Amino acid sequence: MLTLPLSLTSLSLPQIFPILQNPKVGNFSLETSKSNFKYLARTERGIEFETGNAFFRHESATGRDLGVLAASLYKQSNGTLRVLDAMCGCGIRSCRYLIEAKADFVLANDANDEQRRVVLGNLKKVERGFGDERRWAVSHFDANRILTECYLQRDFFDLIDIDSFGSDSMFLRSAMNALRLGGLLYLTSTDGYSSGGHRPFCSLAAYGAYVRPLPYSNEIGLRMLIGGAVREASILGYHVIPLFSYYSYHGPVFRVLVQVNRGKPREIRHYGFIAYCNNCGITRTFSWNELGRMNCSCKNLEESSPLSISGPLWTGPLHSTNCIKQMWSLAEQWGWIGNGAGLDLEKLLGRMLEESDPRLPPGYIKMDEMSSRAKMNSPSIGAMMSALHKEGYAATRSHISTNAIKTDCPMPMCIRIAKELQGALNVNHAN
Ligand SMILES: C[S@@+](CC[C@H](N)C(=O)[O-])C[C@H]1O[C@@H](n2cnc3c(N)ncnc32)[C@H](O)[C@@H]1O
Repeated sequence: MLTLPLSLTSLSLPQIFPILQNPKVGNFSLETSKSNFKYLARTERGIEFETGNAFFRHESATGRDLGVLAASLYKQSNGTLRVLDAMCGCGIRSCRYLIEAKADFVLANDANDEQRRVVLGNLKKVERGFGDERRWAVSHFDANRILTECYLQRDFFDLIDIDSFGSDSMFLRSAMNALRLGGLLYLTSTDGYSSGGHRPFCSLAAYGAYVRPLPYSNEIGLRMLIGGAVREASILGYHVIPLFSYYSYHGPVFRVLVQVNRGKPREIRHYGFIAYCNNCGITRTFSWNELGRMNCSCKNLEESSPLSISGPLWTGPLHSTNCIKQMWSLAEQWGWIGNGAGLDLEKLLGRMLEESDPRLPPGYIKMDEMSSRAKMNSPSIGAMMSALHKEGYAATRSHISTNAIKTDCPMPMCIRIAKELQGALNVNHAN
């Protein structure tokens, strides 16, 4: 067997790549708390995890639960779960994969070895809780290096977690190579600049997408991330299916979980261009072959080139309905939601479920954009959604923007409906 050049770790190869058949883990949930910027996680059994100098946003805790739920579902349906936490920080997520998702093995890696004591300390507590020493290993390599070494050793993982600062596109290829086919790639980016559209050459360099400013730029950030994975997978002869996508204002953080499968995508209908007409506010998607004919049919064009075109990026559903439903029922089973518990998570999963409606096109309509175009006060979101439903349109709230509606109703129609609502309101007041 080849030996890794372990310059930064004292672990030998068998310690790094153990395979455990029957790990014994308890069944308990993790609750988190934060005090004085020191983040502690405490299990029901009283195991407390240290965060060292890592900074955890309490507000992002809900989003962090998503990966654990999906990992556990993978384990339940595949019977195995080997995780490579490529940028583990203080290792708390590795611990959660072991404890909550019942991973068979987690390799916790981080290029920075200054946190080694904290990572080891945290993982040792998991070990102490379950009396099993060989379910994890810690290493300190550059993520691309450890991923490439794993691939060269044919040591594949079921879930690879890339939780980088900024863009994670440079790790996509090595991660896909080290992933078991059908495995899960959990990608996190904090690159809010590229999705904002003000640096199109950054998004081009990172994700191969030329992104322009759009009213729903945070959703574009998720679509850019998935699109980058689609492109990279395609190069390697694979295709990806997005299972969930999550944006959090705190960071900002863009997270997507994709499943990577063998075979090039059979169709490219969900990889293309998004065009937003600044004149009428209509969003359309275009495929490669329609690119030359892109235009907006809106009347009274005031600007010479009103279309903002971004892409190529993912234009399909942001979540798999089936996956979100399963995550929901698992969260319920674990007592994370339901009976007044985990309201934030429940609300998030509920919104994601609604957003997974395949009728919904990319983007969302912000209520303030609509009211400023209509030159009127905005109706309430609830009233607007009921009116859209009555007219047969799909309409849901967006988990990304609180004051926005995702709908297949074009902006001019939304304005007409909002004006009718306003008219009805005025008549009622007059009476
Ligand atoms: C956002 S933090 C990870 C947080 C962690 N996943 C958690 O949930 O606690 C990003 C981490 O990536 C590490 N890192 C940055 N560049 C890296 C690289 N090229 N290879 C491996 N680790 C890297 C940093 O040291 C940092 O700990």
